[in-house]
Amino acid sequence: MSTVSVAQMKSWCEKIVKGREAAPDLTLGDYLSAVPSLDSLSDVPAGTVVLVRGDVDAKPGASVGEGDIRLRSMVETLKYGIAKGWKQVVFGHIGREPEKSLDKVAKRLGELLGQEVPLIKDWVDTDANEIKLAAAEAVKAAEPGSVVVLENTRAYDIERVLWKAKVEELEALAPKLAAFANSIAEHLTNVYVNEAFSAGSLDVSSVVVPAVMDRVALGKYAAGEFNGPMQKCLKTDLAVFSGIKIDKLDDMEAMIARGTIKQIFASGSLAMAIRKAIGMLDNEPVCLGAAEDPANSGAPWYIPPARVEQAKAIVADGREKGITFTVPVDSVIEDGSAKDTLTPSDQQLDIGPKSIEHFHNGVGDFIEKNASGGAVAFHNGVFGMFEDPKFEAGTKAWIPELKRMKDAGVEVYVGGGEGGKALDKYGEPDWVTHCFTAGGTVLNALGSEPVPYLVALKMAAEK
Ligand SMILES: Nc1ncnc2c1ncn2[C@@H]1O[C@H](COP(=O)(O)OP(=O)(O)OP(=O)(O)O)[C@@H](O)[C@H]1O
Ligand SMILES: O=C(O)[C@H](O)COP(=O)(O)O
Repeated sequence: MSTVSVAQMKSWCEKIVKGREAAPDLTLGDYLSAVPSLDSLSDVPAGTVVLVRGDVDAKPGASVGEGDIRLRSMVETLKYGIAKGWKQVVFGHIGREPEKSLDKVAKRLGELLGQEVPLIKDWVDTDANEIKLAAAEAVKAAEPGSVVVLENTRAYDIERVLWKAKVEELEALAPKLAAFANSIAEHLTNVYVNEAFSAGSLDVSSVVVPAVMDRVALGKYAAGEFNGPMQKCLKTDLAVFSGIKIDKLDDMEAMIARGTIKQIFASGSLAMAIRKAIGMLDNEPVCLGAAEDPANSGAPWYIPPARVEQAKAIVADGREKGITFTVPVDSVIEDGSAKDTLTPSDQQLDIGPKSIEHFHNGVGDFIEKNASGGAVAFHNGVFGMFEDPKFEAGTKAWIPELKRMKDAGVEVYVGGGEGGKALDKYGEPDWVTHCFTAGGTVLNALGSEPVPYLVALKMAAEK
């Protein structure tokens, strides 16, 4: 059995926390070729306990097929393990709140696998940060070919300690993390599979536990997504960035640097930075309203001056490369009215009718120039606060544009998360070529930072 020392754990976590700084030159392909496939575990004998970091952040509805797409994504891998006679222990998070339970997830997994999937509720001793022996005994007692689920990893503080950790804090965290990982290796197993495509946060179950595993592998679904549709998106011609998270500009920059993008559509709140930048470059000043008032610097929709500067550099560089930028030309504000020009107190919550038409024309232009050549379009995010009917019009009008592109011969890919929810709400699955089950992971894979769990799996494989 492997164990990890406190010093080794500290150094491991440093590499995880520093993310891309640690290996700025590596591409997604470098990670994928370093991470073993599930088939590499074919010699693992029946009866072995195998830990599966699962994509269990799901809301199963009344019947199979409802709200369980992420659970269905795990079935091939779990059936492989069942056929091998492994005792598979699925663990992972649901939502962000510690109180959430995986009880419905375990039940639905049971329905999908055609066998009972028990949930082990209480499995971490939070004083020692170790596996509870009763939980480990329950796993050991399970029959070969069984699947059990451990309760929500985020029920325990240890799962979340790296989320916001600074490198200076790792010295203090390393002993706890080493104790936790070593107790998993000692009492559960040292064989680990990651089949949690969407789990892109610095969760300990995704990025720390592999430090103490002797054998690791990427699950069949996750590997298929990275090696299939993601490869198409790496060569996208049109990238649509929308939503509220302004750090998506970093991903836009990285995607442009890859050299295939011809057109960028930016919408939603984050497009305000690009809109302002274009105004500055073209000497047509644009007011962003409340989004540029430093009094709102704590709001998720605040656009800091540094992001406008970044947007200016992106647009200037993009124009030199011949990339066209399509951005909103009007906004819907708090009272539901549309305005071409914001006043300093207005908050943008959706794009207006003129912008809807502008994006419609932009799609027409893209189709005319590209569709015959089998072009690729990638869409991320939403165009406004679409959960509120007052601010849904932009997103609702956009989703059919995805269908229009696909019908014209464009391959259309949608990053999951909110963009996927909007496709669900306003469209049909076959309106696009492929919709990912993850938002953040897809942007990481395509954008500026590596996927944290791929970093961890690569390090584990190379130990
Ligand atoms: N003006 C706005 N424009 C866009 N989204 C907004 C706006 N105001 C609030 N939001 C909210 O922000 C969320 C979308 O943000 P964003 O797309 O960045 O999230 P996300 O979870 O990262 O999605 P994805 O996973 O698709 O990237 C939605 O809940 C949306 O309602
Ligand atoms: O819903 C998701 O995108 C995944 O479960 C990741 O969730 P997180 O952003 O809370 O880590």
